[in-house]
Amino acid sequence: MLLKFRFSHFSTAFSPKVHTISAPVIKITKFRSQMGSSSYTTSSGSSSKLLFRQLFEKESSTYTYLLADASHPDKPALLVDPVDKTVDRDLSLVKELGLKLLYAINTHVHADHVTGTGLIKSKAPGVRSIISKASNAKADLFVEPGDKISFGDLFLEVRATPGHTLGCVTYVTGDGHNQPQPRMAFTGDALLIRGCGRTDFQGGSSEQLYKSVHSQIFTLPKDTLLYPAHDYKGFSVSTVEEEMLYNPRLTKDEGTFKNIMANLNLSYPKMIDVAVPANMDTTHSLKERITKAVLYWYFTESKENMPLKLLHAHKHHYHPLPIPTLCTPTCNSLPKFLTVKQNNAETKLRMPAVPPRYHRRRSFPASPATRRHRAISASISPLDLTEDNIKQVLDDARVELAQLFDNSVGITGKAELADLDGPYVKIRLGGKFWHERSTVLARLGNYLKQRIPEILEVDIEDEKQLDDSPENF
Ligand SMILES: N[C@@H](CCC(=O)N[C@@H](CSS)C(=O)NCC(=O)O)C(=O)O
Repeated sequence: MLLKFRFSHFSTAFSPKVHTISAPVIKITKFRSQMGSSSYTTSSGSSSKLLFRQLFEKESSTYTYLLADASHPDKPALLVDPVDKTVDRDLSLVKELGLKLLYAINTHVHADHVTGTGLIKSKAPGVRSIISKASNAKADLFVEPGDKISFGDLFLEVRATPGHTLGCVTYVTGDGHNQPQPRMAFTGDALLIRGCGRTDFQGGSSEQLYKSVHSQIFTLPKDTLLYPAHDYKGFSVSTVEEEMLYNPRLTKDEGTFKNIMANLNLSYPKMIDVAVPANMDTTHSLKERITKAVLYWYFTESKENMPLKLLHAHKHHYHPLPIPTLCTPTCNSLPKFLTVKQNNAETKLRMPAVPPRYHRRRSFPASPATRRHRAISASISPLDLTEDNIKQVLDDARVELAQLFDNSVGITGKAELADLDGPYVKIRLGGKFWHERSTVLARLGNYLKQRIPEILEVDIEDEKQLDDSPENF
């Protein structure tokens, strides 16, 4: 096979590769086409240069792919199917290569490992997670068939390849003179080398998978390089031509294929009970979600609002298995460990350090008004962390925390959302308050965190706004 780009090999067991072609790129813009599908694109240069790495996570035999436009001054990059356990390795590589990571992309809701996209977002703010709209998972950006995800002058085209799961997609490098030749397809679990993804859970369908592979992958040019999300046999890359000739499942007629798939007799992935609910949210790490859930439980002190319930809120609607149960901590202080039970096996998760101020607040007995307010809040379902929900909760606060805003005595105080950065919220205070502004901020902070458990910190936009002097009224 003739490749137009340079290959260089690392001395690792799974030989990551570098492909290089040439081209400069300019600025990233996002637009929606008239068809209603979204495109994340850049303006075009004259020639492009792809930097490519194939990386491996050995416990789940998962491949992660790093792609970047090496010609652009910013070297914009994306990661396909990162794993939480290898996020530090991947981010170090991004740093060492001087890349600007834009997107962390999933081909689907994985069942055998926890995606690294949430963890990447917490370690590299500004990176946006992407998954297909059909997956029903939570992400920063959603893609649909035909969408393009651009990084510099290069792009990936989105093809729907359901069958392993309902929302599976294959990302294919662009078709054009500035794009890598041969093309490259990141097939997720739809097509594995000399195999394919199983179809026995998560909305899987062997009929659908057969159609997906034949119509969306086998119709690509024969020399298209195929990069799957897993390999269990030591393969790293294949081509459309090879799989059309030698794939032991997909070269058969549809009836035989369905029969093969119905008789695979594979055991369920060990991590499925943790991975599927966790991967339904590609924007937060599992640790972040459990921490916030426990903090929420701890501060509302309500048996009805245990972490277990919050994990349930993210349950995949067609996931047929029981999701993990959390052993509720019974001690009076925050637990150092949480035990997650799955299939009778217990996993101990170390809780991240909790900021000391949480402990401090906890030691003050709540006033009757606060207790009443907590009871009201606890009976309301927790909200997702979005700008609109924060604005809604700030509006609700005017009613529920009425004494802070009582305008019958000429109190004109206003609290607005100033900024939202991941789990960190900044509030703008203006006008005259009945209480000290530091008290207003603390009370609003508590209220926001109770209603939106994913919020980690609420702070003031500008320290000057905490000054109670008349100039601020
Ligand atoms: N033993 C592994 C899971 C292996 C497995 O089921 N792999 C999936 C992709 S990850 S959900 C699959 O589709 N395999 C197809 C095949 O033919 O092997 C574990 O316990 O995690």
